[in-house]
Amino acid sequence: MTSQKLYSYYTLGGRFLNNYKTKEFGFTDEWIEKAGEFEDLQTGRVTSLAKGIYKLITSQGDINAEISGKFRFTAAGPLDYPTVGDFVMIRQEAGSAIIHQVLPRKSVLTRKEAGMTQENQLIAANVDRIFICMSLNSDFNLRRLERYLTITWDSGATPVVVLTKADLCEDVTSKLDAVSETAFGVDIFVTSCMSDDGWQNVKESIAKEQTVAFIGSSGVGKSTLINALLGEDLMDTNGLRNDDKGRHTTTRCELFVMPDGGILIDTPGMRELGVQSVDLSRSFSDIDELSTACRFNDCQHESEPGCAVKEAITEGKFTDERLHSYRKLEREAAYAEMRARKREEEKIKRMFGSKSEMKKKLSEVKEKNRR
Ligand SMILES: Nc1nc2c(ncn2[C@@H]2O[C@H](COP(=O)(O)OP(=O)(O)OP(=O)(O)O)[C@@H](O)[C@H]2O)c(=O)[nH]1
Ligand SMILES: [Zn+2]
Repeated sequence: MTSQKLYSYYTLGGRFLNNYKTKEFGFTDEWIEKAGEFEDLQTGRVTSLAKGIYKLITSQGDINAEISGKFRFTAAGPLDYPTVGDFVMIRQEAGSAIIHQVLPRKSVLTRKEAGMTQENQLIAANVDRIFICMSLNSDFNLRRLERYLTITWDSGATPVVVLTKADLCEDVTSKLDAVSETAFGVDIFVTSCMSDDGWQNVKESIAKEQTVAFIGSSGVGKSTLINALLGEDLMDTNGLRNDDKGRHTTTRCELFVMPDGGILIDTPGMRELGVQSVDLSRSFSDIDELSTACRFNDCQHESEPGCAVKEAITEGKFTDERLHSYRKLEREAAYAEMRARKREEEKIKRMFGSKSEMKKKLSEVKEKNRR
C-alpha cells in the first residue's frame, strides 16, 4: 500500500521526492497525501531558521530557502510562518528556493513571548511525542510535571515522561508510583547516565518516521540524553562544525535524523518551555489557598458574596494589585494545568464514573490481555 501511494505521488509530478531519503525525515504517507495537492511544488522540512533564511532538508539534500512575497503578504500573524519541523512546499527559482506553502500542522508548540506583547512565539511543529524530562533527585516536582503535561497535550503531541538520574535516587519505586498517578496512562522511562539501558529503551520506543522532542528544567540531563540518542558524530555533521557562511548555513541545525531512524527536534526554546510560568504560579499559592475558602467554587473574586480573597484585600493582607497580576497570569493560561486536570477528571468521570472505577477497568483489560 505504501509503495502504491508513493507511486501515485510520483506520477502526480512529485519527481523531487525520493522515497528513501524523505521518509527518513518523517515524510510519511499522510504528508505525501497533503503535499499531493500542490502538484507543481516540491517538498522540504524545516530544520532551522535564522534571519528569514530557512534551512530545509529535502530529497536533494540540505538547501536554504526564503518565503515568497505573497506568503509574507497573506500571513495573518507569526504563527502562519514556517518553523522547525514544518513541512513546506517549495519551488526552485533562479538559484534559490522559495517557500510557497506550509502544510497544515499535526501539532504545534508555542510559547508566550516575554515582555508586554504576550504574543505567541512558534517553537516547533509536527512533533509526535514530547519527552518530558524530570530528574529523580532535586528537580522532582509533580506540579511542574503537570504543567509540562498540559503544555504537551495543548500542543497536540503525545507526552512521555523520562525520569532521569535514577542513580541519585534511593526510592525510585515510590516516585515512579507518584508519577504514574499524575501522568495517568502516559509512558514512563527511567534513565541514568551511569547505564545504557535507560536511553536505549527511549531510543527503541521511537519509531523510524516519528518526530520527538525533549523538554524539562535546566540541568535534568536532557543534553546528556539527546547526545546519547544522536551520537556525537551526527551533531557535528549537522551543523556545529558546518559554518559555510556564504550559504547562510551558520545556524545550528535543530532537527536531526537519528542514526537508526527517528527525528529529533532540539531547540533551546523548546527545552525551556513553561518553566517560568510554573515558578510564577507557585508564587501565588496564597491566593490559591484563600480561594478555597470562598463561598463559591468558581468564585472570580470580583463581586461574589463570601469571597475570601476580597476579604483579605480589605483586611490589607495583600493588595488589589497582586490580585490583578494573579488574574493576568490566570488569563495567560499559566493555570491551564489546573483547568486541564479538571477537564481530564471530568472526562474520566463521564466515561467511568470515577478515577478508581477507571483504574479497575484498566486492570481488568490488562488482565484480559494477559490471558
Ligand atoms: N548522576 C547523574 N548525573 C547526570 C545524569 N544525567 C545527567 N547528569 C549530569 O547532570 C548535569 C546536567 O546535565 P545536562 O545533560 O547538561 O542537563 P540539561 O537538562 O541538558 O541542562 P541544560 O543544558 O541546562 O538544559 C551534567 O553535569 C550531567 O553530567 C544522570 O543520569 N546521573
Ligand atoms: Zn473569591
